[in-house]
This record gives sequence, C-alpha cells and structure tokens, in this order.
Amino acid sequence: MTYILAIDQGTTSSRAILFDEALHVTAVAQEEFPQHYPQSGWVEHDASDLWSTVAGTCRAVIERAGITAAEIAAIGITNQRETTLVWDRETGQPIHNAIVWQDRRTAAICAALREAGHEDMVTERTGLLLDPYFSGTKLKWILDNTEGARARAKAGKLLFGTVDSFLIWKATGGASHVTDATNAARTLLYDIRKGRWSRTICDLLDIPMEMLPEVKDCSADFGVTRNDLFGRPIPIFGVAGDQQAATIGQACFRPGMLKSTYGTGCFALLNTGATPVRSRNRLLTTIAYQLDGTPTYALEGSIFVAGAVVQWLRDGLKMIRAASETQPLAEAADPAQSVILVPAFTGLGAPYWNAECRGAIFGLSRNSGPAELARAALESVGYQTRDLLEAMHLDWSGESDHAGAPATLRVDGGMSASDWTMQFLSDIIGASVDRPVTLETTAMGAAWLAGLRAGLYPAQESFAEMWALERTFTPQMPESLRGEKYRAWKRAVAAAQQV
Ligand SMILES: Nc1ncnc2c1ncn2[C@@H]1O[C@H](COP(=O)(O)OP(=O)(O)O)[C@@H](O)[C@H]1O
Ligand SMILES: O=P(O)(O)OC[C@H](O)CO
Repeated sequence: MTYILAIDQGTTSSRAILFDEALHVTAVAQEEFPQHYPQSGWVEHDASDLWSTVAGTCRAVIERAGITAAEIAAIGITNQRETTLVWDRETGQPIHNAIVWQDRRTAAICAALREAGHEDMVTERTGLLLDPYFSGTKLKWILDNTEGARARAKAGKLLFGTVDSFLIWKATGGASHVTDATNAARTLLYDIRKGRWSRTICDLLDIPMEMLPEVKDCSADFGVTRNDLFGRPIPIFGVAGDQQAATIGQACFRPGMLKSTYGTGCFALLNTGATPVRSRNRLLTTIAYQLDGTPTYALEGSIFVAGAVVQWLRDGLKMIRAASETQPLAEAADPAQSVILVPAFTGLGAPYWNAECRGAIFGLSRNSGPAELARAALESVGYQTRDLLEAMHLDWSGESDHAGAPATLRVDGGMSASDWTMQFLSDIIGASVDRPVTLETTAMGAAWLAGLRAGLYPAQESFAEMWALERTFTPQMPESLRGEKYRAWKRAVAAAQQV
C-alpha cells in the first residue's frame, strides 16, 4: 500500500493525517500547543512548538497506522495562514516568536499607511486590505523591533516565511526556502496578478527582498525531508494555506462554487476563475490555488469568531461542558424571544473590518437564559455568513460574464457537525447547504496536491467526482421571518459598532 502524509498545522493544534490510495483517512494524530498573549491583542506561537508538534504527530501517525516511511509516497502541507516567522539562515533559530494571524499589534502601522493614502495601491496588487491580519506589517514590526535585524536581513542572513516555509525549511534541513502561491497571497507583499513579490510594497514597508522565499505552484517539488526525520527522505509535493486547501478538498474548481469552513473562525471562498475580481464590498481577493503555473482566484470573506463563540460559552461562561450541548439548548430556546449576540470579541472581520468593535448582546429579558444565549451564539454564525454572501453576491453579479448568487454552499470544519447550526444557516441565507461525507477537507486538499504530483491521485475532474454528499440542508424558514431576523441582526451590528 502507498500513502500520502498530510500535515495540517493549525492555530491551536498540529495534525498529521495518512491518506491511502483511495484518498481514505487511515490514521490521524493531533497535538495542541500553548498560545502566548504577551499583551492585549497580541498572539504568539513558539516556533519550536510548531515544529515539535508537527514532527511528533507525523511520527505518531506512522506508528499508529503500523506502516513504514517507505510506504509514504509524498507529503502535503497545509497551514494556518499569515502567521509570520523570521529565522537565521545559518542556525535555523527564529529571532522572535511567530506572530499569529489574530495578532493586532500592527494596527497603528496599518492606520498610518492608510492615512498616507497607500491602501488602494496595496489592494490593487495584493487583493488585501491594510489590516494587521496579514503578514507584511507583522514582518515590518519584527524588523523594526529586533536590534540589527534589518541589516542582517539585507545581508541575506535572515529569512522570512509563513508557517509552511518554516516547516519546509526545518524538514529539509535548511535545503529549501520556498512557499506556494496561496500562502504568498496572504503576506501583503505578493502581487497576485503578476505572480511575483511586489518591490513597491517591500520598499514601502522597508522589507529586504533577499529574505523572501521562492514561490511555487501548490503541487510542485518543495524539497525532500532530511534523512534522520523519518529514516528515509520523503518528497514534499503539495502546499496550500488551510482555507485554500479546504476549497480544493471541497472540489470547488468551477467559477461560482463556494465553500465555507467553520472552525475557530469562518472563512468563505468563492471561486472566481482565471480573473481576480476586485471587491467593492471589502472582501479579499486571493489565490484559491495555482496549478501548472496558472492561478485560479477567489473572493474571500473572513470572520474571526465562529466556533470560538461556542468555546466562549464553554470556557468563558462555563455554561456547557461540550460544544455539542449547544444544539439541545438552542432547540429548547423560547421562540418568542429575540436575543442577538454580536461576537465581536476581537473586532469584526469582513465585510466590516472594524478592529475596535467589541461583542454585545441585545434583546435580553428576565426570562432569557442559557438556551436563548446558546441559540443566539449559533445564529450569529449564520448571520455573519449571510453578511459575507451578500457582499459576494454584489461583487459577483457585477461581473459581466456570469450572474446571480451561488446556489449552494459547501460546508466543513468542526462546527459544521452541528445540524441545528447548518439548518439555521440554510434558513438565513435562503440557499442550500451541502455537507460532505469527509469533513477532513483541509487535509484532503493538501493530500490531493501531493498525491497528484506523486502520480497516486487522479486529475482535477476525476478528483471532483469523488466528492460525496452526506446531507443537504434546505431553507425551511418563511421568507418574511428570514427578512425580519436578518434586519434585526443588521441593527444589532450597527449598534455594537456605535458603543
Ligand atoms: N457540535 C458542535 N456544535 C457547535 N460547535 C462545535 C461543535 N463541534 C465543534 N464545534 C466548534 O468547532 C470548533 C472546532 O472546529 P475545528 O475545525 O477543529 O477548528 P480549528 O481548526 O479552527 O481549530 C470549535 O470552536 C468548537 O467550538
Ligand atoms: O488554523 P485555522 O483553521 O484557525 O485557520 C486560520 C486561517 O488560516 C487564518 O487566516
């Protein structure tokens, strides 16, 4: 038997998943690692935790499956995006903790760049906004705040990378300093139309281009693992940012196909084909995947709090012990009450991009309790998704060669296991929601990219035919109620932003 090893390096844990020749999951290993919050709004990871949990889970999954490294044809890597690392070319030692995508420390840098009138130029090239979310200003911050770093970077002694680059550097023993086009597209430094690093933006942020990795297709030769890691070298043949890997795993290969992943946050990607669509509604333009030198673009809506609101009910309020308890609570909630929770714990992402806004609860009465709060938490995920889809619809229907909103939303991620949430989602967006049999879509996307190059997995069309539906949720809510509830949500978001 031959296998593909997929590495999914996420925000809270690292996972290693073995896929067999039929693209079935054979074994999984997962390890969490600590989050560091040095100041309010700052989020860091210790780079050695990222590496040790990846190496550890890879070894564990091989042992669990009872196979040898010789049976692994190739490795595919997918990763939390935007998280920024700088390390020494000689020693491989990072000069700072990884600054995580959620980290807001560069808000002032972004504001200053916006005020100086640079946002339009940056958006035109990168498809992104001047928001602390992306890597560019995080990298600038590390260079500004570590003595001598900029000079060492100019001299070629320091390297920059997103998590994929760092893991490949470690796995290949420093032989490869590379990334893929989807990760590059999240840095704020990459021109997604020209397919190369932007000198103009690097100059603007004073980032020496010597430290940037080489950008490759998603299915390409990223190097081979050093001998001592698995006892024999294994090629790394696939790389994609996790949301793009999920888009691939969901086989959203045709323009107009749309997926939404419900993990800690929620990320919806709409395939827009060979042309990048510039959003007029504050969505992001990004690369969905790049194969054979050709990028396929996407519009992306990013919500920072989705499943995290359920975690808050569990860990913050201690209202539930397990995420799945939200469903019976929501079912028991009083239909006469309209409690609305705006989960802006770390500001609002797309399409609002309000870093200062904080969470709020509206419509409480003396009878409101855990059931109404749980329902409001699950509903907030549906409302936020509708916000994204409305913006996408406006951008997409403005394009001349196609019309109308995408008819179906493909979902995945931990929270998509909640039937109640998926039914409400379908009700509030007024479209069908398709949940696939395999919810390991992110890892599957990375595995397919690697297996494609290894000659183990079929080409795009045949792979798309393997996508299997588990359940479709169709809208059941009367149109009038859908409109009424969504209007109440819009009023609540507006009010939360005025506090
Ligand atoms: N049955 C459920 N109902 C509601 N939320 C759930 C359920 N199961 C998991 N979740 C939520 O999904 C998230 C975990 O999803 P996962 O895809 O593993 O996230 P991530 O990759 O961001 O760590 C958690 O935030 C959890 O609260
Ligand atoms: O690690 P996840 O699954 O929370 O994904 C994080 C995203 O890539 C951030 O853009």
